[in-house]
Amino acid sequence: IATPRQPLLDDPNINKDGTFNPFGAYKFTGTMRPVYPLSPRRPVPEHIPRPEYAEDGYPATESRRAGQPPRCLSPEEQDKMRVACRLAREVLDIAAAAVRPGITTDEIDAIVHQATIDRDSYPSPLNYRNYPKSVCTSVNEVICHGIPDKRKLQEGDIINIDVSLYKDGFHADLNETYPVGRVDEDSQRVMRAARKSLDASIKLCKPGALFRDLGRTIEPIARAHGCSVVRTYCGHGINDLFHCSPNVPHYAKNKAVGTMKPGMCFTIEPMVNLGHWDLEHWPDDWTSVTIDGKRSAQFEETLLITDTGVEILTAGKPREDLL
Ligand SMILES: O=C(NO)c1ccnc2c1ccn2Cc1ccccc1
Ligand SMILES: [Co+2]
Ligand SMILES: [Co+2]
Ligand SMILES: [Co+2]
Repeated sequence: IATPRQPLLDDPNINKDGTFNPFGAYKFTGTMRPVYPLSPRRPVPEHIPRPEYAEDGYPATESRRAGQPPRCLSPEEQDKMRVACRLAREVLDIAAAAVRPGITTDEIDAIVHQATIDRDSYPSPLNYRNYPKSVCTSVNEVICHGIPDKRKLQEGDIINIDVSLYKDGFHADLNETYPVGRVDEDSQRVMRAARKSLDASIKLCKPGALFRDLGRTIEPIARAHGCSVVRTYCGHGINDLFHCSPNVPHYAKNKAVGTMKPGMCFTIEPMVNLGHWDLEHWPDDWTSVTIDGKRSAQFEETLLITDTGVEILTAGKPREDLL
C-alpha cells in the first residue's frame, strides 16, 4: 500500500496539516490567505496617457513636492477633477455590481481594469510603487491594499474595492465596503460605522476648516459603534498627483497641519476596525491586516473645497443597507 504523502517536514511553506502557506513561517492573524499565482500584469493601451510612475514605479514628482502646502486648483483643473471622479465612480459601481459568492478578486481586477481603459483612463494603482494590480480588494480582516488574487468571495464576506484612476492629467480615488450576500451583525455594524463617520466628517469641510478637526468627529462615531480607528493610513491630497499634501488623519487629537482653502482636493478614507486599531503587513509587503484578525471596513471619497463649502466629486447613491 502507498505510504500517505508526508508534507516535507522542513518545508516552511507547508503547514502541519499539509496546507500550503506561501509566506513560510508567517503567522496569519485571521482566516484570510493569499491564493496564488497572481495573474499576469494587465496591459494598458499605448494611446492612454499614463502617470510618470507607470514605467518605473517611482512617483518622482510626489517626492519633489513633499512638504509643500497643498495645491489650490484653477477652475479648469477643478473641472478635470470632476470628470476623473465621475468616471472613477462609474468604474466602482460596475465592480460592485459584479460582487457575489464565487467571483475571485482577480476577476474584479479584470473588470476594473477594462472599465478604466474603456474610459480612456489609466488605473492609478498599477505599478504605483510597483503595486502589481489595477485595484485594491480588501476582504474581511484585510484593512487596505489587498492584492486581487484567485480567492473566490464567500457568502458572508465583506469586501472593500478601492478604485483610483488617472484621466487628462488628474487622479480620482474612492472606495466602498460591500457585503457578499448576507453578512452578520458585526460586519454590518463596522460598515455602518465607517460610512457614518465619513459622512459626518465631510459635513465639516469648508474654507477655513482645519484638517486636524476631522478626526475629532470620526473617532467618536466609530467608538459609538463599538469600533476603533486605524492610525497608520490617512486621507491625502489628490490632484495631478495620486498622493500629496495634506495628510488627513482619521483619529482624534492628531497634529495634522493646514487649513482648507477653495480649490483644494483631498480624500477622507476612514478605516474602522471591530477590534484593536493596530495593523500589520503580510510578507507580500502590501496587504495590511488587523492584528487580532477581526474585520475592518473603509469608505473613501475625493472632495473639492469650494468657496462656500465642499463638493463630493466621487459621490454615489446612498447605501440603503447602511442607513
Ligand atoms: O490612497 C490610497 N488608496 O485610497 C492608496 C494609498 C497608497 N498607496 C496605494 C493606495 C492605493 C493603492 N496603493 C498602492 C500601494 C503602494 C504602496 C503600498 C501599498 C499600496
Ligand atoms: Co486606500
Ligand atoms: Co483609494
Ligand atoms: Co486614497
